[in-house]
Amino acid sequence: MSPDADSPVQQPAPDWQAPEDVLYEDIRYHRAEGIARITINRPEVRNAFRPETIIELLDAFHRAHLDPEVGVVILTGQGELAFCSGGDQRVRGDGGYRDAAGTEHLNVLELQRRIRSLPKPVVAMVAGYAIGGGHVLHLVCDLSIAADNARFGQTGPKVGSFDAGYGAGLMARTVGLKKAKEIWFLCRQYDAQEALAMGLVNTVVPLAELEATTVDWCRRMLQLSPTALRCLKAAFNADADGLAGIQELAGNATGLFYQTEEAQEGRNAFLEKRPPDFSTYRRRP
Ligand SMILES: CC(C)(COP(=O)(O)OP(=O)(O)OC[C@H]1O[C@@H](n2cnc3c(N)ncnc32)[C@H](O)[C@@H]1OP(=O)(O)O)[C@@H](O)C(=O)NCCC(=O)NCCSC(=O)c1cc(O)c2ccccc2c1O
Repeated sequence: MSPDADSPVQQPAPDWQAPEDVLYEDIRYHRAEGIARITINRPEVRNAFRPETIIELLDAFHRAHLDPEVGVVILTGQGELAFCSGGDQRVRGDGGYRDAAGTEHLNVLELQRRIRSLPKPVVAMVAGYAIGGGHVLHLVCDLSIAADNARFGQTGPKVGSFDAGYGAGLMARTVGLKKAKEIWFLCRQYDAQEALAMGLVNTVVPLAELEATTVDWCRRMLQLSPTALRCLKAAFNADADGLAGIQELAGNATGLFYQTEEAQEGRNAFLEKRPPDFSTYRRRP
């Protein structure tokens, strides 16, 4: 496919398939053409998440991470009314969100880290509300594509909550410190055009074109070097993620080094019980 040949709506829609061995209750998992599409499927509560939703999302992202056929991941919400409305307040206990066994979690924080450390681009496809913890979820995705009906905002201080991790720090890096403070201190909602103007989303499209545009962006990324995208993602995250970010970037360097004869000489020498011979490998300027 030539990237600029056709507008996205003219391209055929992907033939989404749900793998038969994947059984989730709160989410849906589909694959097509190297794209994994993960959908929060709780439209009756505007796709609010409970601990079990997050456990399924963690599993789905891990699945997409390990699948060599998958190069890009889409995160979205079921229906046109919401991407995600954050933590399900009905199961909020006194120390976190209660699962069926009564254990209280803030496990969305683990999901945020998983999305950032996934070595493939993750695209948030946002229709309707991205609010509270759901707003932070789109924020931690690499790209956000918004439908023209999308609405964004934080509600924490209104409902007795706050996300002082990525929710505050990454927000400030994304939209600037003053705007980030406004978002949290006023708990306003912003429409898609306002979100675009402050750099919170990459583009805004008519709702009817949301999926076609998102798939088009994914197809374009799938044509590019996966290693380059992987290293760039780690590089963009490295400073904000401290040593964990440097670890991610450094892991990519180690992975690439392992693919060289020089590294393999070290392994082979050990297995062959002889001293390694690195003399043929140049010290490059
Ligand atoms: C999202 C809305 C703006 C949508 O408004 P709208 O008018 O379209 O729809 P309704 O309000 O009538 O909602 C329909 C239906 O859904 C229920 N619902 C919506 N959101 C939630 C929710 N988050 N939890 C439970 N239920 C929800 C709603 O009650 C209606 O049900 P009915 O039975 O009455 O029909 C609006 O709904 C809204 O503002 N929702 C709440 C948004 C919110 O405050 N979210 C929580 C923020 S806190 C958070 O998400 C959070 C989670 C974490 O895990 C954290 C972890 C660590 C740190 C911080 C965290 C954190 O802040």
